[in-house]
Order: sequence, then structure tokens, then C-alpha cells
Amino acid sequence: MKEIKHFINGAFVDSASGRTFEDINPVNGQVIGRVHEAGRAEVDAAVRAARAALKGPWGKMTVAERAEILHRVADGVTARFDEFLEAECLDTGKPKSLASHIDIPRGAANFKVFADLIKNVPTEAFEMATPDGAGALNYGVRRPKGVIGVISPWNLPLLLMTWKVGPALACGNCVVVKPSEETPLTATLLGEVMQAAGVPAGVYNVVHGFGGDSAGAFLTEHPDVDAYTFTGETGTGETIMRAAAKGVRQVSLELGGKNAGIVFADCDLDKAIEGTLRSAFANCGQVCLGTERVYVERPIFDAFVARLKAGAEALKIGEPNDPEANFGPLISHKHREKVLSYYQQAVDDGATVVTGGGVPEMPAHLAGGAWVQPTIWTGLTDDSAVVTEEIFGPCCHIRPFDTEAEAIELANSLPYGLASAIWTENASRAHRVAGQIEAGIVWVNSWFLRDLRTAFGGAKQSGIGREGGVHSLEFYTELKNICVKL
Ligand SMILES: NC(=O)C1=CN([C@@H]2O[C@H](COP(=O)(O)OP(=O)(O)OC[C@H]3O[C@@H](n4cnc5c(N)ncnc54)[C@H](O)[C@@H]3O)[C@@H](O)[C@H]2O)C=CC1
Ligand SMILES: O=C(O)/C=C/C=C(\O)C(=O)O
Repeated sequence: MKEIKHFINGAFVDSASGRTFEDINPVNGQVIGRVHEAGRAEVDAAVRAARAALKGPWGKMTVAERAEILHRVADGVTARFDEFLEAECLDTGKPKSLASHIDIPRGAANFKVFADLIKNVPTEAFEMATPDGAGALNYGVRRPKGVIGVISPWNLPLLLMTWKVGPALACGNCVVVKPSEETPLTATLLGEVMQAAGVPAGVYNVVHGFGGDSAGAFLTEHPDVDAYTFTGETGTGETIMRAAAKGVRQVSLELGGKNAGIVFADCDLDKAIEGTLRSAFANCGQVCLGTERVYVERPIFDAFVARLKAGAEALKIGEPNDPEANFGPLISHKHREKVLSYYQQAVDDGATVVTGGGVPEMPAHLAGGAWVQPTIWTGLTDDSAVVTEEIFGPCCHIRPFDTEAEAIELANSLPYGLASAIWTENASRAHRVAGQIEAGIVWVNSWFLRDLRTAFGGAKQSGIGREGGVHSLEFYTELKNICVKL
């Protein structure tokens, strides 16, 4: 049986307590391996290693040297592409066709992009007048923030963890990563790549365990961590923020969403259907940017519903190795219970189930997996929990609207504000509506089209702060002003 250990100070180590937990394959419910569960001792060792590395060779390296090492990390991920792919798909059950295009390439790109960016960021300088006429010169310098706690989720494990680790290391920080308990494999494998790439011991550490009263809480309560970056549920973000408040540590939080798609009658319907299908059902609906509320202008409502239904029913459910599969299982049986409770709630609230609504029949060897059907509803009222709460499953509710103002009001009606997708061929309307949507990210005629230099994050209860491009560098560095009297 595979043993999944912590990676602390450049070595793979067991938990002193001997405690382990199971890593389960969501495709069939079978145990993949046993994961060592960190106690306070392992978390403390990881933080101490990170602090020491900061004061050691990593802290003394030039930007160019660090960038070169991070390029080697990216190359290392690419060189071991198949191993990363295998590990990610074992942990998540997602189709290899998806992970090979999104998760693993982004795992490498997240190091390359920030290694290049850090070499080219300017800092500010201001000349100022002084009463004696000699003047003064102000200039900014960026310094690493220190030891960063990285708490990452299970839906895009390598992609989201490296989205934080890449810029953190590029800026000269050291990290302690607590990957989701559901998906420990790729963060661990990355330890091997870090070592081979010449990343000094202690710069990248991984501790495994759960959230509350386990490794997650021990990390967020640790007094020697300087800042935290987290992606996951809004409630967990609040808990992490509370823990980080002690010692006034900064947080970057990318939290839940209940994202709206707005489809105008003047859209290119083929594009709107293709994009909405992806945004509702890709990764089995487990993408924080996904569309769970679709608002469609009344003249095309029936046609849209019929075509989205046909698209959902054409999805091919299957295991990662099935080359035709484009729809995998949910992450776990626990998460399936949550998703199915909303499927039931929709029926109780009087929804019309356009398609799905249950568990698909699977062949015997996959019967133990966390499968659910892609599901579409219409007919719910705006206050149904199915329409207001993040489900994080492969489902959406479609509702008609009559005016642009109504669509904007509906899209903005919830306390979330992560992402939105607008479908229209009218350019003026696209700009007008996009500007009024209360969300950190608005796509027009696309979804999940990502330029890693752009600001990424949520408005309202969908998060605090922005990462991506220079915004990541702002979070992962301390900007110091030096004022020199001439
Ligand atoms: N990308 C996203 O926006 C994600 C959203 N979710 C949402 O969250 C719901 C619950 O799923 P979970 O896996 O429980 O998500 P979660 O947000 O609680 O977990 C994400 C990470 O936070 C850690 N964590 C949990 N509680 C913590 C605590 N008190 N202190 C420190 N770390 C903690 C977990 O161990 C994991 O590494 C899902 O049903 C889904 O709606 C879940 C995962 C990703
Ligand atoms: O950075 C990206 O391109 C994707 C981000 C997706 C999430 O944050 C998520 O699904 O949680």
C-alpha cells in the first residue's frame, strides 16, 4: 500500500504519532494509500524549516538565480507529466482528457510565469522637494513576506496549490503547504521535483492532515507564519481569517461562488451553449468559477433549455483512463451526499427537473464511486436554497428574464461575487453589463479563459485580495519605501 508522507526540510517524513488516514479513489471507493497525519510537532517542524531556509541560501539568492531554479521546477513537472497526471486523476477521478489540458500544464506554467514576471517588475521612485532645496529621493524595494501558509482545496489540486506556491517562491518566500486531505498526491510528488531542481531544503514543505483541530488549524494558529493564502469554502475562509488576526497576519482568500451566466437573445447560441455546458459541468461542476445560475432572455429560453439538456445528456461519464470520458465522479461520497441533498431540495421546492437529478447506473467495477448525474432545473423561485447556495456539483438552474436591468439585478442578488459569464453579440451591451456585475471576474462570450497576468479573485463574500500577475507579487512581498535626504 502506498504511503504518503510529509515533506519537511527536504525529506519525506512520517508523523511522530504514527497516525494515518486513507486516501480514497472517488472512481471506485478503493483505498489508494495511507496518508500521514501531521500533529502540531510536524507543523512546527515545517514552519521552523521554512524560517531557517529564509535566513539561509534561499534568502540570499539573487532574483535571477531563484527564477532559474523555478524554471527547472516547471521543467521537472513537465518531464514527469504522466506521473503527475496519474496522481491527480487517482486522487480526483477526473478524466485524463481534462487534467492533461488544464491541471498539469498549469502546474508547470504557474512556476514559469511568475519566475519571468519577478525579473521584470519595476518599483516606484519619487523625487521630492525639501525646504533646504537639496531634495530627497524616495524609492520602493520589495522584500519577501516571509513564511507563507498555503491551504489548498481538492478540486484543482496541483493547479491551485502551485498558483500560490509559484509566486510565493518567485518573491523569495518559503512555504508550508497543507493540501486538501482528499488530494495529497501531487503536492507530495512536487517535493521530489523541488529537490531535483535544486530548491534548498525547507523552502517548500508539505504537511498532510485535515482542517479543524488538525494540520490546517495548527498551521493557521502557528505564530511564526507571516501570511496565509487559501482557496476554498467561504466559512473556512472566515475561520482562517480569525486565526490569522492573531498576530495581524495578512490573508489572501479565494472563496465560494454562486456564479451567474447571462444569456441575451442576441448571443451566438452555439457559443453560449458550449460555454455554459463547460461552465456548469466541467470537472463535475467542482470549479469555483462555474455557473450554477443561468439567466436566459425570454425569446430564446425554450431553445436554450432544450439545447443545454441535449448537451448535458451527451456528456460521457467514465473513469479517467476512458479516452471518451469527459465527466468524472465527485470528489467523495461525503460531497455527493451534499450535492444529492440539493437535488432533493430542488424537487421539494417544486423544480422541473429538465435532466438528471440522481445517480447514474455504473458498471460493477465503478459502482463504489461518487457518481452523480449532470442536472438541470427550471421553475425554482429566486429564494430557493438551490438558487442561492453554492452546491459545487454538476448542476444549474435556468430562469428567464425580460430586461437587461432585471438580468443585472438577478446576477447581483447574492452575497457572492466571484465570476460571471455574459453571452451577447452586442458589444455595447457587453461592456455596459460587464461593468455593472458585482464580481471579481467577468467573461464575455467565454468562460475560464485565463491570462495569468490578470487580477484573479472575488468580490463580496467570494474573497479578499487579488492574485495573478503583479497582484500576486503585491501579496507575497512587503513593499518598503526608502527615503534618502540628499
Ligand atoms: N475552490 C473552491 O472554491 C472550493 C470550494 N469548496 C466548497 O467547500 C465545501 C466543503 O468542502 P471542503 O473540502 O470541506 O472545503 P474547505 O474549504 O473546508 O477545505 C479546503 C481546505 O481548507 C482546509 N481547512 C478546512 N477547515 C480548516 C480550518 N479550520 N483551518 C485551516 N484549514 C482548514 C481543508 O483541509 C482543505 O485543505 C464544498 O462542498 C464546496 O462547496 C471546496 C473545495 C474547493
Ligand atoms: O486560477 C485558475 O485558473 C482557476 C481557479 C479556480 C479556482 O480557484 C477554483 O475552482 O477554486
